[in-house]
Amino acid sequence: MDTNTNVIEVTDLRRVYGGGFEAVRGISFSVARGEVFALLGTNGAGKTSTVELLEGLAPPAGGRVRVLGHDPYAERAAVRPRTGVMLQEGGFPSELTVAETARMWAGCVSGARPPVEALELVGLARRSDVRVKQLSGGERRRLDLALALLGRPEVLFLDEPTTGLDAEGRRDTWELVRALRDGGTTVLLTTHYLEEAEGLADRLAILHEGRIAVTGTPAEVTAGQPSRISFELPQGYFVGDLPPLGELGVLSHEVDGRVVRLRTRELQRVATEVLVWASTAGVELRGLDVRSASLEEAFLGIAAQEVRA
Ligand SMILES: Nc1ncnc2c1ncn2[C@@H]1O[C@H](COP(=O)(O)OP(=O)(O)OP(=O)(O)O)[C@@H](O)[C@H]1O
Repeated sequence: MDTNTNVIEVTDLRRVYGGGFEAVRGISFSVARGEVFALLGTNGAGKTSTVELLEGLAPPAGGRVRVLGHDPYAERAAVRPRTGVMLQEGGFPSELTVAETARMWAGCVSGARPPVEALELVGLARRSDVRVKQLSGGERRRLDLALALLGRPEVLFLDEPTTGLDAEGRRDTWELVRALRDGGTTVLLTTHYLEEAEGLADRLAILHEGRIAVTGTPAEVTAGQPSRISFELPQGYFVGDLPPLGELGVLSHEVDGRVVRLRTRELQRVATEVLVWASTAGVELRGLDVRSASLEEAFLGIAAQEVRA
């Protein structure tokens, strides 16, 4: 039975590799039906290790995973037909054409959608007669995705779905994921592209060294972060000539040659004061750059902990 609204439930999950290395160190999260959930993290943070446990490719060393109410490893037969998996490396026979690969795969899936429909969804139909070995890296990722969609999955696991895709291919994939989500598919994806998570995910978690460092909606995760303003000081001016930064609500500042960088939670006020100052002084602030708090800021803050450690 899966009357649960949570399609994925992960509780205190652990993964330990041979040799004793603990890659996933007690993480918990849930994903509701029809949600897109993104796992972010630095290289080696444990994203793939986690997704493989959700896909039932290995048993956890501790904790619990449930997908559609079942243990994906012990009850693989109940879970696998209802999920679609796009691995980081698909590894198809390279002599087959795109269409042959999709047909072969469809033969292994009960209730599969017509192969040509899956290829159309990912924009590969016009490349049907091309051999897999002749596809570009981005086209292979699209083929991976087409195969994951063949079984009309209720849950889709996408491990770095847009790595190797050009900007257009990435946008097409985002559109497709949104359309699938709107049709009720639950999507769990890993990505290195922060704008992908920001634009696509309903909720996300940033993993760091096997643990969840922060989780929430993109807005919640960025809310705690400061905004940034940077500009070049005009010739003959020094940072001490600016209005008193502390009184303006500047959290910290750094000066790099002539470039000044400010961090603040009061973006509008600080930007206004700096511009009024420049206008009054009759100077131009070259390279002026004003940025709202972003996921990038949150991510860099978490990654920096590693450097400090
Ligand atoms: N088969 C394995 N045996 C031992 N250690 C492994 C194995 N697979 C992964 N690891 C280690 O586990 C940690 C997490 O790896 P994982 O691939 O899950 O990270 P990731 O977040 O997906 O990284 P990336 O962003 O680089 O894909 C890394 O330190 C990695 O070296």
